[in-house]
Amino acid sequence: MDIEPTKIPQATAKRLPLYYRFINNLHSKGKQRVSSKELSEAVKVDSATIRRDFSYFGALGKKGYGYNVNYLLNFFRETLDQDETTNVALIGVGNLGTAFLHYNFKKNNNTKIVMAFDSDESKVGTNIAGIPVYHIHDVVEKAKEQNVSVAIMTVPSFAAQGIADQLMEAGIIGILNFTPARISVPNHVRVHHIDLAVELQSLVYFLKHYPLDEEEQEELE
Ligand SMILES: NC(=O)c1ccc[n+]([C@@H]2O[C@H](COP(=O)([O-])OP(=O)(O)OC[C@H]3O[C@@H](n4cnc5c(N)ncnc54)[C@H](O)[C@@H]3O)[C@@H](O)[C@H]2O)c1
Repeated sequence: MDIEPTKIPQATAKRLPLYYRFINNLHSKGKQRVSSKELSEAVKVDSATIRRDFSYFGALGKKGYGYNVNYLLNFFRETLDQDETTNVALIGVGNLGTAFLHYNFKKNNNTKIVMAFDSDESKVGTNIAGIPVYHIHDVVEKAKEQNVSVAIMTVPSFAAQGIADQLMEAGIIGILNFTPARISVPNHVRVHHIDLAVELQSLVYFLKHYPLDEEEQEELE
């Protein structure tokens, strides 16, 4: 494919896994083509945005035909490097962390939680949904051993920075941070912060100040 992934705007790139998951499902059902309306309904992104995003992928939908599923799938696989599994470690096997261990990410793409860590001795040495729980003291050694490059942080916020420092030592380059703490990391490390309270507040704000007009609603429905 002749399109460099780096040429895709970040906002579009963020939607790639969403598209990929849906297109992959269509492909496994034997579907050959998909319309932007169908996509829009499934991934909850308006169809104008989808058309613009897909033009970056070199996929031009044809009227009355839609998009070619095979083309898109190949593009997404290549761009997302889906043939290569990314090993992920989960830090903090509490309420949220345990739920993630039970959720099988592998169903959707090639990221896999291969190990978990906690400081609570009663959790260390257990196995949750087939994933071993180690002591946080061993994070550097274990993560290096299995080539883990990404970590999900579901620890109390007071522990976040200390753990981030250990993760750097372990060679982690991506952190999905569910704690409310802002963490400092070197420039080469990417942190994505997921704050459910902020997301919820933002939804309520948008509902209040930017009610969807009927046309938009129709596109989203
Ligand atoms: N539960 C939710 O719905 C929710 C939602 C959004 C964000 N969060 C955030 O996610 C984080 C986890 O929430 P939770 O409800 O799962 O908390 P929790 O108290 O149930 O779990 C935290 C886990 O981290 C472990 N831990 C503590 N210090 C550690 C350390 N230094 N090293 C390794 N493990 C350590 C604890 O033993 C525990 O198992 C919090 O920062 C919380 O604010 C939680």
